[in-house]
Amino acid sequence: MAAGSIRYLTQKLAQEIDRELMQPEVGGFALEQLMELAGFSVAQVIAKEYAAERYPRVLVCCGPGNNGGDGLVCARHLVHFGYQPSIYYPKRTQRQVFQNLVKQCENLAIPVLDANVRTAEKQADVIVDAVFGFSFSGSVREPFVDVLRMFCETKRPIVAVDIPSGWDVEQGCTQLGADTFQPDILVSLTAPKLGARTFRGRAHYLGGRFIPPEMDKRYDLNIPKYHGTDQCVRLTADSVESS
Ligand SMILES: NC(=O)C1=CN([C@@H]2O[C@H](COP(=O)(O)OP(=O)(O)OC[C@H]3O[C@@H](n4cnc5c(N)ncnc54)[C@H](O)[C@@H]3O)[C@@H](O)[C@H]2O)[C@H](O)CC1
Ligand SMILES: [K+]
Repeated sequence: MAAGSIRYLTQKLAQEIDRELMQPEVGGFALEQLMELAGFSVAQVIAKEYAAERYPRVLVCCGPGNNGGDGLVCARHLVHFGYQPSIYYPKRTQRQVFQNLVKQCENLAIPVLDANVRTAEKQADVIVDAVFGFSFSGSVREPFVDVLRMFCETKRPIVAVDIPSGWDVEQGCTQLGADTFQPDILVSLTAPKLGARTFRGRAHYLGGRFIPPEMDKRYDLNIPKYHGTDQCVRLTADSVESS
């Protein structure tokens, strides 16, 4: 790793840092707080990259874990930023935290769909991939096969949350051609995962502005400076390790 460049995380290390952040004696965060900041940062990236006047309709595809929770938070903030999001959430998590996030979205009249992702895609200007994050492994199981196929076929720009869904978290985009996709934008959270080295889209951002300096130092993360009140920072050639 070059001096000053951000660290790319293995799957295990990403999960370890996540756990530590929520340990009362280390990070002291609640999951809701981390998801709020993660989802808020993704919404902020969308606002920077796709003007609401030109790209008002955002389809947020949510998976069954915390990556999906980031998507639900993102959709809520997008309403306040002047967008018209809709949510595709085919496998709802029964935990109260997630039920609360859905309720908050319904209170803002955001449609929460669990069928017809193809129809929803046709009515969208931008798509958010919040299906799988750093805990994904193996080959994709139902009901997510069709949504991932849609990601491969759509002409709409995709914003991937943390890691493009279906990519190996460490190997990244290992296939060529029609069975995989490259998002237009990637928003890595905390720090990029090793698989993000194969990202070839337009812009790579970092979000999730919650790492205390002590953890940054102890894990040698080299998190770049966030500017002002921004919740996201664009990773440039200077801050990204060359692959
Ligand atoms: N510290 C941080 O950076 C934070 C990141 N956040 C986000 O949380 C996700 C990781 O969340 P986690 O719940 O651990 O896992 P996933 O969302 O990746 O998904 C787990 C979910 O998916 C199912 N699953 C796994 N593999 C498959 C498969 N092959 N087919 C179908 N289903 C699969 C699994 O059973 C689970 O249900 C991270 O990436 C960030 O986006 C937090 O929001 C805040 C802290
Ligand atoms: K994702």
